Amino acid sequence: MRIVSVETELISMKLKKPFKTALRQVSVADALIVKLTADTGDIGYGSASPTAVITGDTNESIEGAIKNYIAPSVVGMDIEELEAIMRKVESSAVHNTSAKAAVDIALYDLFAKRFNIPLYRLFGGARKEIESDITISVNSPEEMAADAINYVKNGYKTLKTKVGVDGKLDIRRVKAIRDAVGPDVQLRLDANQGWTPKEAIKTIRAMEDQGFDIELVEQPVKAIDIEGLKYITSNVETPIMADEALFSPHDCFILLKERAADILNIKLMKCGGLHNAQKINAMAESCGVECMIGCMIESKVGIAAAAHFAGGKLNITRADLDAVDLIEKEPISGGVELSKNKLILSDGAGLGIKNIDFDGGAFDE
Ligand SMILES: C[C@H](N)C(=O)N[C@@H](CCC(=O)O)C(=O)O
Ligand SMILES: [Mg+2]
Repeated sequence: MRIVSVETELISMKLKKPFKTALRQVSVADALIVKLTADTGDIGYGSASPTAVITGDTNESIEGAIKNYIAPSVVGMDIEELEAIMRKVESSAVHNTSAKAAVDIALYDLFAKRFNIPLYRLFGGARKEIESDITISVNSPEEMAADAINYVKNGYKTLKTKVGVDGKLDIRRVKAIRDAVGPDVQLRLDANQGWTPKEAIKTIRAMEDQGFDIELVEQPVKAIDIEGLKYITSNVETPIMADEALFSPHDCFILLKERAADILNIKLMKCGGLHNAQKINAMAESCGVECMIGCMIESKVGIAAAAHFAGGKLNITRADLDAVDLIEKEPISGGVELSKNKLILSDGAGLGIKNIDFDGGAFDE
C-alpha cells in the first residue's frame, strides 16, 4: 500500500462560546485536514490546529510545512515501512509539531486500515470508552460558576478550570465554582503559564488551606521555567502537571529526571503526533508517572486520534478531550462519538472517520 498523494483542506468551526485562557481568546476552531491517499484507494485522515501562542504554528505555516517539506518525504513510501516513514517525517523539518502531527495521524489511520483494525486496538486495546473533563473559560467568578453548573447538569464529573489571570481573583473564581457544584465534582485547574513561581505557591497553598480539594494544577509557570515548575512541585501538596513545558520526548526526559512535575499532559499538536506520544508515555510509565491526554481547540479528527491513543494505553489515566463538545455544529462524522462526558471509540478500521463536510464539498470514505 503506497502513498500516492497528500491533500489538505482548511475547515473553520464556530465555537458554542468564546474559549478564554491566560494565553488567548478564540471563537472559531480552525483545522487543516490532511488526506493521504494510497494506491489501493484507501485514505488516511489527519488534522492540525493552529495554536500560535503555544506551538508557534499557524494555518499558513502548517500548510507550507506539509506541502513543501513533509508531503514530499512520504509520497511513494509503503505504509508497512511505518518506522522509516516516521524518521522521514521527523527529519523533514525541525519544530512544526502540528504539521507533523497531522501527517503522523493520517499515517497511523492508514497503517491500521492496512491491517483492518481500529487504531485503539493497535495501541494496546485497553478500553473503548474515555471519560473527558470539560473546560471552563476564564471569566468572572459568577459566569464561571454558572458554566460549571451547566456542565455538571450535562453529565461532566470533572471540570478543568482556567485560571492564571491574577492569583487573588483566581482564588475567588475557584471558590465560586466549588460553592456552586459542591464537593462531589472533581476540579482541576490550568493556569496556562500565567503565574510566577512564588504567586503559584501562594495561590495553591491558599486553595489548600480553604479546602477547595483541587485534583491537580496544570502548567502554573512559563514553559521554559523548569526550575520554577520544580520549585512549585516540591512546595505544595496539590499535584502539578506539566503541559506547555512538555513538547518532545527529550522534554519528557528532562521533566522526569528533574522530578519537575507529578503528572504529564501529552498533546499530539505539541509532540508531533502518535509516534512521539507513545515514546513520552512509555518513558513516563517506566518512571511511575501517569499521563493525561490533552487537546488544543481541535477538529474531531485530532480528538479521535488522541482518544484512540488513550484507548490503547493504561498509563493515560486522565483525558482533556473536550474540544469536540465546544464546537457548535460538527462537520465530521465517525471516529469517536460523544455520550455525555464519555468518548466512545469507533470500531471501524483506523480512526473510523466516515465523512468530513467542507463548505464547498466533502471528503468521503
Ligand atoms: C481545549 C483544552 N481543554 C485545553 O484547555 N487545551 C489547552 C489550551 C488549548 C488552546 O488554547 O487551544 C491547554 O492549555 O490545556
Ligand atoms: Mg494546559
